[in-house]
Amino acid sequence: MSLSPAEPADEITLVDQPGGPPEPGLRDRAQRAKRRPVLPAWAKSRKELQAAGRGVAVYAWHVAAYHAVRTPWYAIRLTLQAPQGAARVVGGTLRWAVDAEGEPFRRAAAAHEDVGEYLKLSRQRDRRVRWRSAVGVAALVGGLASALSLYVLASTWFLTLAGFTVALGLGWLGQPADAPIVHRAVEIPKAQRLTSDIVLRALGALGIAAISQAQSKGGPGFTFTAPITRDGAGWRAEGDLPYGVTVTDVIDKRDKLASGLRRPLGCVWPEAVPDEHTGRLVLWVGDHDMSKSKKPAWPLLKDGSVDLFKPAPYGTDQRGRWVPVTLMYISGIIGAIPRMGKTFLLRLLLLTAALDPRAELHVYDLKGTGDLGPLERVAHSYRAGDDEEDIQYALRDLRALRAELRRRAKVVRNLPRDICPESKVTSELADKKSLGLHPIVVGADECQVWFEHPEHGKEFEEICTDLTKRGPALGITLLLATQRPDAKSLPTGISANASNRWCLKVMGQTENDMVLGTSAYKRGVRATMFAWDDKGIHYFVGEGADARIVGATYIDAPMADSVSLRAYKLRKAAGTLSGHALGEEPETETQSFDLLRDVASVIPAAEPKAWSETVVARLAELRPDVYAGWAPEQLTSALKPYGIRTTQMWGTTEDGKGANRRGIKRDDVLRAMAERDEPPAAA
Ligand SMILES: Nc1ncnc2c1ncn2[C@@H]1O[C@H](COP(=O)(O)OP(=O)(O)OP(=O)(O)O)[C@@H](O)[C@H]1O
Repeated sequence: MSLSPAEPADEITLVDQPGGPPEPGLRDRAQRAKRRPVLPAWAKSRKELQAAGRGVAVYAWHVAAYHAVRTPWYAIRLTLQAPQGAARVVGGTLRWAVDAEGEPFRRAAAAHEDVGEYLKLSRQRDRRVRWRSAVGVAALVGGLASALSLYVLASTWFLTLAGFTVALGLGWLGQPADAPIVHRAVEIPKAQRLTSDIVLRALGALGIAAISQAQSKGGPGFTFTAPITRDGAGWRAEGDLPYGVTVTDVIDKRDKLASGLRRPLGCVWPEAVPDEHTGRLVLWVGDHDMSKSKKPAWPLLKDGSVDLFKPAPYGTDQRGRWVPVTLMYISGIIGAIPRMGKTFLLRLLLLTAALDPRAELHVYDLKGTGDLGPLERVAHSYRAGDDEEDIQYALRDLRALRAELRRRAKVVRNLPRDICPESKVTSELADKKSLGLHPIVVGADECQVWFEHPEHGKEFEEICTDLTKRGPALGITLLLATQRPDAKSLPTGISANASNRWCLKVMGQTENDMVLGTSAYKRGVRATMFAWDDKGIHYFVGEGADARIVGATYIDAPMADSVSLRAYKLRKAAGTLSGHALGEEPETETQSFDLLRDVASVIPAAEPKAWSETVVARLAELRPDVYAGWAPEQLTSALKPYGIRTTQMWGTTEDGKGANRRGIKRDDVLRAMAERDEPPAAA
């Protein structure tokens, strides 16, 4: 027999148990509890404390200097006002003595013919006048006597000082109410305090049905989960939106929210909370528009160097706190629509890299406007433009970098575990010149030019993908910037593997997710919300943190030039200028030939040494497409990085005459090859 739906089942599972399901114990709750920091972030940061202290000192100094300059003027004006002050003191005392303040009440009682009240007030006045007159006369006599004795007994300077003080005091009392003598030295703009009412009003005005419905029924439509607090130069409110409403719904209406809060758009920053449900909103409302507020000067602008393995500041968040970036162990992409500050940001990151004198920079300005020009003097490879010869130059350089990547992989693989426990380049390993593991930073602006190249696009893509994937562990950082972040201009092999992402304003979800990672848009990380004025403001994913809003430090061309000059001096002192900075071109066709092997092959074992001119002639015969036209000096400089030096050596010319000329020893070449392929153990 089948059971009809109306009939109860034999056993019913009670979903909602009486008394509710067991709650997590105290230990569970304590473990999962979100602890608010004991000390606020600014109090824990030495830099922020110093900045705050400096701010207070500058303020105090300004106020003191402002008033000090005006002190003589204050003194003159106060002295001139002293008679008015004296008249006010005498008048006030007399009015007090005759109980002038009771006069209107006595008049009113007389006007209403209220005899009882009038008599009561008159008696009170007589009493007051009696004791006040006595006090007044006593004070007058006492004052005169003291003044007389001071006049006789006190020294002249004391009398002068006392007279001056009394005059100033009377002048102070004599100031007209509408024209005070001492003005404020600073005007402090007052931002409106953020209150729960203002937040609820703004959320209610967004036109989100669930919030409006809740508010029309008398509810708040938003549950605050923490008090509204001061956070940096602004206010922070946190709470839960109604069921079904997500933070992204609010972010989409950021302009309406700003209208509801009656604040400029650049002050209003709604954000999702990582690891929380999608309805948990953090609303940060700044005192000033982020794009217009005065930013602190870049700490590396005037002095200091960088260790690329450690974080270096590059921008500030909405609260005005420095946000650092560590340029090692990463590969990064920068995306934005044109004119939002992408090139400036790339230049800033490359300048940071330049301040580590060990770093070898490969700089490509494929837009060709010279924005990265300040880096030319420190770059190992540099090119501005997208002509065929620029493309060939970059291709040769990238091929060499891929060969370098392989060499490094071998070096790292062969290092003892105690020296290289994590199989990656560290700052200490980068210091050991013999290993050649110094940081390499490659930056390309408008990288789509490479990847869309009809002939070499695929090869660029392959090499850059390889550098993106394997470079970070081997001390090679690739930074690519593009104004068209789509699959063609930023191949997915690269965009998917980049660990750091900087996304300035973009127009749509596809570009947003291309730069910030799949489903970033859905999670509420939307660089589409940035306004046209938000230059340099971007979402930053990196440094082990979720997406953060950061305003990149503004470094214009002259500032960039002075920083690069400093970097140049650091490099010169460290002896690390190389390649383009020394006027050298990258080796040609490193992929298809091996210079050391070629040299070794043209100096046979039976011949322990050979003149350079003989070697270049033989090389030109071996590979005319590569070595044709090489002069002996070119060979000398090409062999120099391998530690091979030419020396004077005796030999015979073609016509059999003996001569002394510069040449190369075969053993030196073989030793360099051995060192390159099997590096010595770290010192
Ligand atoms: N951090 C910043 N703060 C303030 N303004 C900035 C910042 N960065 C850039 N700008 C301003 O934005 C303008 C455009 O910057 P930039 O040339 O870097 O844009 P872009 O995105 O590279 O443009 P394009 O795609 O045309 O090359 C600059 O001229 C500068 O005035």
